[in-house]
Amino acid sequence: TGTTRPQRLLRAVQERATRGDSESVIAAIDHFCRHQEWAMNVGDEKGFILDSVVSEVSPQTALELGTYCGYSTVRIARLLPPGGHLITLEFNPNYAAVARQVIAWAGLEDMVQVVEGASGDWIPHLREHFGIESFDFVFLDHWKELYLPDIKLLEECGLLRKGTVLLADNVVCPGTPDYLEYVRKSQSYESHYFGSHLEYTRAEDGLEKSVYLG
Ligand SMILES: O=C(NCCNC(=O)c1cc(-c2ccc(F)cc2)cc(O)c1O)c1cc(O)ncn1
Ligand SMILES: [Mg+2]
Repeated sequence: TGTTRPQRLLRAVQERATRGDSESVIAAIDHFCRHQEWAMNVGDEKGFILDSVVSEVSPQTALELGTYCGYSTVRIARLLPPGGHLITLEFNPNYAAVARQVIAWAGLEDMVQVVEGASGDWIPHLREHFGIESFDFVFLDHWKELYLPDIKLLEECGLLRKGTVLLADNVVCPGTPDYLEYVRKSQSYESHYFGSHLEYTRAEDGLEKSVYLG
């Protein structure tokens, strides 16, 4: 019994961050992961790259695959333009429960919808369920072997449009070789690799930004 790591991360947020202050929530999680317990958030170094891509796209509609504790959810949502909305899919109900509370502590619950379930089950229903025409931005951070099948599903469901920006975490560590090969070889994508490091470590990792060309 006892607490789980996501629950201890949430407690660190509630003890260290100021309600409604998303920057303090991000800082509290980074502090917890650097000084207490490592956790698989995108982290501050790759998070800075995520911020720059989100700011550049300024998405009205954004999708995140893999919420975990909501760290990247908060990083994305705090940068959305007025009217912007983020849907985040999480398979693990315990992660989703913690993420909802982290997102609420940051005061961003009005811009974010946490959806529980398997990404492959939900993607075909996003249009009818949420009235989404297509996504301006997609952040991939869930199970690494699902990146490729899920973007193929997004294509098939017509949820990508000319110019949709995909940003994928962990393309080096743990690695997503089949996804990387696909987006780098496909005529339908223009891809660029941003080298960085695995969150809170010196191990190599990076983000792949891929623009869908239709
Ligand atoms: O594991 C589930 N999701 C996280 C996906 N994300 C990752 O696996 C991930 C892993 C790592 C990582 C890197 C090095 C290492 F030594 C250990 C882990 C880093 C990251 O930045 C990630 O994003 C999961 C479980 C479950 O029960 N249900 C639904 N999802
Ligand atoms: Mg990750």
